[in-house]
Amino acid sequence: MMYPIPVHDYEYELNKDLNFSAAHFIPDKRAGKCERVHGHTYHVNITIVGDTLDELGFLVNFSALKNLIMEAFDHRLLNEHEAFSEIPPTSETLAKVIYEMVDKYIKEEQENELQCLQIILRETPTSYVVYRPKEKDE
Ligand SMILES: Nc1nc2c(c(=O)[nH]1)N=C([C@H](O)[C@H](O)COP(=O)(O)OP(=O)(O)OP(=O)(O)O)CN2
Ligand SMILES: [Zn+2]
Repeated sequence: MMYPIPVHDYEYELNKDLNFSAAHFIPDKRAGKCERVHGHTYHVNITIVGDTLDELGFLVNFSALKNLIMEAFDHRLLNEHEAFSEIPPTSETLAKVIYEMVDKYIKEEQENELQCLQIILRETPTSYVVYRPKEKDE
């Protein structure tokens, strides 16, 4: 599945697609039917870039990224996850939470300089969100 990718000049660009099944609800009458607990098969695309590979020849192991997200969200009620104790689990907030998890992982577990450029989060066949972090001032 091809997605819009931001322009960059890194030597390597890694994309990991994964999907997980989870339930959620948006605790607000204005959300209509989505105020009721319901489920989705969420499709995620993670884009990571870098100029140097690790000692295995990876930017980062695809399966490490998959395990990180599956462990946190697969077959769970998203509203119970600590990341959503103050905010509702919408496509937008979930995309940002996944970015923050990936960003933390690549900074703490990988020694090669990596950057997560974007997360795409598809909640239904007709709706998806792209989350791109703002450039951090060095
Ligand atoms: N901006 C957002 N709007 C909505 C979100 C969201 O996360 N961000 N979420 C929902 C519900 O979770 C709903 O289950 C998914 O919405 P939607 O794509 O509208 O669902 P449908 O499949 O019914 O949409 P169709 O237009 O019929 O394909 C609602 N809004
Ligand atoms: Zn929903």
